[in-house]
Amino acid sequence: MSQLLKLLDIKYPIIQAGMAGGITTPGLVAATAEAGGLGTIGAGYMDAAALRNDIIETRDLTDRPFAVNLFAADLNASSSNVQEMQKFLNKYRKELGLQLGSYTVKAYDYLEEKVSVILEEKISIVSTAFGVLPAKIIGQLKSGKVVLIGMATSLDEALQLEEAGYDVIVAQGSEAGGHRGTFDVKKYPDGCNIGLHVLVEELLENTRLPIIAAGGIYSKKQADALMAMGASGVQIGTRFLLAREAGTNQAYREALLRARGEDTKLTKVFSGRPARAIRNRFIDEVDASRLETLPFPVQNQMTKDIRAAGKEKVNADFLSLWAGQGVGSLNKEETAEEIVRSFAEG
Ligand SMILES: Cc1cc2nc3c(=O)[nH]c(=O)nc-3n(C[C@H](O)[C@H](O)[C@H](O)COP(=O)(O)O)c2cc1C
Repeated sequence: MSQLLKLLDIKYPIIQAGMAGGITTPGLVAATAEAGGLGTIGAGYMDAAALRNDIIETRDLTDRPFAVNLFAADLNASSSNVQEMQKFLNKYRKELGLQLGSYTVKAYDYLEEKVSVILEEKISIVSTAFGVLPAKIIGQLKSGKVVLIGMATSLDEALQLEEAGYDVIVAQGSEAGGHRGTFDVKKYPDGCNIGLHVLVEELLENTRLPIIAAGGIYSKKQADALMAMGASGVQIGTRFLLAREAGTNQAYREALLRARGEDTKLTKVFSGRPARAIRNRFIDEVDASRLETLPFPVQNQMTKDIRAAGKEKVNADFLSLWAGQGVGSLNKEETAEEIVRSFAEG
């Protein structure tokens, strides 16, 4: 554990997960860092200018180090077979008063530009999801003395990260909220779904790097148990969604407070990649239609206007309510400092 604290220059081994999509505001990242944890900017969907802006705003609020989270995946997938899904989604567009079929192909992949920003702004920690960064980029980040944290959902993925030169591994258990970090979703269409304790034990036995446990962790009791097993730290996503500083919208907050642990399920209906979310009308109806979802990020782009309308109309029926299995134990909004302190001090 102390090796991890030294490597990341933090007081407590509590990592606020990088959560793409407007959740990780500069206020959240800075408050987590100020409280002694590691705040993370979820930059997966950002372009370079947006990332630079968030880094500058976060630095205005804290002198402590913080991380930037990137997607190490091919984000340029396209699909020619969109008509059937488009027709199905149009019935929601009609209901929500949206323009029909407004889907356009857009690449999110600004990886090289974002890495330039990270190096220029002297960010000291980068975490990644969905794969291993290209060797050239790993070389650039290493030359800039950046600590690399990679997320794994299996031993094979952890070994790939270790071999590529990553410094720390996040073991993402099947309990985790949001997308499965699984690298090869063609081979594992529902993602690798190994329970957190089994995965942590397997990685501790077979890799040399510090392991951070992630997935369904809500209390100090759980964090302490994982650290007693040998984990060096914990990464928390869902509990930070109810942090007052987070960008979580109102309908999402209400759904998190209402949900029980058994209400989450793995779904591809929002983005085309398996992710754990609170069940809602959209998930149930797309599932019932038996339509094949399109590959990430095509499905993600196709549902974007519908999710945005859900947010605007404060209607959780149409939102991707990413959440981990322990969501049922959340019953209040807190500050990021209170969250970090509850893990550090009980
Ligand atoms: C809303 C949400 C968005 C997420 N986005 C990302 C992301 O952009 N990058 C990433 O590495 N992990 C992301 N995750 C997964 C987290 O890294 C972590 O594995 C997960 O939150 C841990 O489980 P918990 O939510 O039960 O605490 C996200 C999780 C949530 C809940």
